Amino acid sequence: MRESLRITEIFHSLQGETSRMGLPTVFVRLTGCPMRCTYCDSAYAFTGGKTVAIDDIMAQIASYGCKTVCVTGGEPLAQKPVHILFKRLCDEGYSVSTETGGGQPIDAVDPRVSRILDIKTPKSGELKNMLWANVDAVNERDEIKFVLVDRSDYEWARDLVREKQLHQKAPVIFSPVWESLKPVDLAEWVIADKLDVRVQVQLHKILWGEKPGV
Ligand SMILES: C[S@@+](CC[C@H](N)C(=O)[O-])C[C@H]1O[C@@H](n2cnc3c(N)ncnc32)[C@H](O)[C@@H]1O
Ligand SMILES: Nc1nc2[nH]cc(C(=O)O)c2c(=O)[nH]1
Ligand code: SF4
Ligand SMILES: [Mg+2]
Repeated sequence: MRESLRITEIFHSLQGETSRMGLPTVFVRLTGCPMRCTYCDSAYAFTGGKTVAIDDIMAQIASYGCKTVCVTGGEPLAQKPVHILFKRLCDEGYSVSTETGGGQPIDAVDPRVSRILDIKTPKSGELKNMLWANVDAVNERDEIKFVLVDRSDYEWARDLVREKQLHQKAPVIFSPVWESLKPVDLAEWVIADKLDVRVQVQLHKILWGEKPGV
């Protein structure tokens, strides 16, 4: 049987998040997610989508002539054949990252892939489904990301970074929930608290607004 994945969209844009921000990137958005974060900007990927053979996904990615790929969702690690896609992409010389919500084990991911691990906050509504073993599995190639709704989420994340010295394990990102937490407030809190984290605002939404396909 030909291996396939349920896919919501494949598109070519600029990476809008993480240390790869600004790099032309092909995005593969997998359908379905077991979580329901209060702020999710990709809820259109919860259902629907199309079943696409991994050979056809590879061909579509290749058509863009871009060697940087981000596998996201939905929750990419909720579909087992994603590991075949990771291997094929890495074997063919793509530079691959994946965005995960932290509720699925990350240790099965091909070690050549940069894993962007969200730690879900209290205000996300999904802290209960966080798999804490994932935090021990990260390395310097990965990034740990907190998406913050408000000041209380910020203080919770700040205290966790300090307590577990997360910035020693991997680069840490603090990102405001779009149109919820003001980026300038987050910036000033991080400076005042002398935190060793990167503040990032979603570049693609500044460029194109909030919509699918960018
Ligand atoms: C849509 S999720 C898909 C991958 C995976 N389910 C996850 O949560 O990491 C990709 C990234 O977008 C972030 N995100 C989702 N909605 C957002 C919003 N409204 N503002 C800022 N970041 C958001 C998530 O926290 C995650 O870091
Ligand atoms: N341009 C752009 N960059 C992104 N980085 C992570 C994204 C995601 O939805 O996971 C994303 C996205 O949806 N668009
Ligand atoms: S885990 Fe990711 S895709 Fe799922 S609801 Fe949360 S932000 Fe959205
Ligand atoms: Mg997005």
